[in-house]
Amino acid sequence: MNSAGSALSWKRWWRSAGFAWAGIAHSYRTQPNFRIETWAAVLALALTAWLRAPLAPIALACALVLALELVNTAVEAVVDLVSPEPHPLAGVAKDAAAAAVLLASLGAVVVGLAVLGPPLWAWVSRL
Ligand SMILES: Nc1ncnc2c1ncn2[C@@H]1O[C@H](COP(=O)(O)OP(=O)(O)OP(=O)(O)O)[C@@H](O)[C@H]1O
Repeated sequence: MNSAGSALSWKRWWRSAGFAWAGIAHSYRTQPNFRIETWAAVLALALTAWLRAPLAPIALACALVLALELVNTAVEAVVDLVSPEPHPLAGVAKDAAAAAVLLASLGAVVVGLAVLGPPLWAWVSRL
């Protein structure tokens, strides 16, 4: 690829990143659950660093929950747009998207307990 072409794809990448950031900022502003999950992730990552526990499973679990909450927000927005009146299929779409977040959150709690539980317990035992 020539330099003009690569400059253009960087510009496109930055533009897409800007749209993605707008999606994150909108969810953070409008979705209380997304705010709670964001701060829970910050806490889990800080605890992971402090305990020197493995970062990858915690980072992956946090990313999965936050990503699915963003998808849930997207599903809610599309459903409200195309089906402002109650419809059984609209309900199915919203319920399934919410269930995906719930399932990921339960998995993240299990991962958190399995990875952070033993070093946290060892630290508490030393007190
Ligand atoms: N257009 C609709 N048709 C049928 N059922 C709906 C519709 N909109 C919402 N529901 C039902 O109400 C539930 C709650 O919907 P709502 O849009 O309030 O989402 P929520 O989970 O409260 O999201 P949030 O609080 O993040 O906005 C849905 O899970 C679904 O069961």
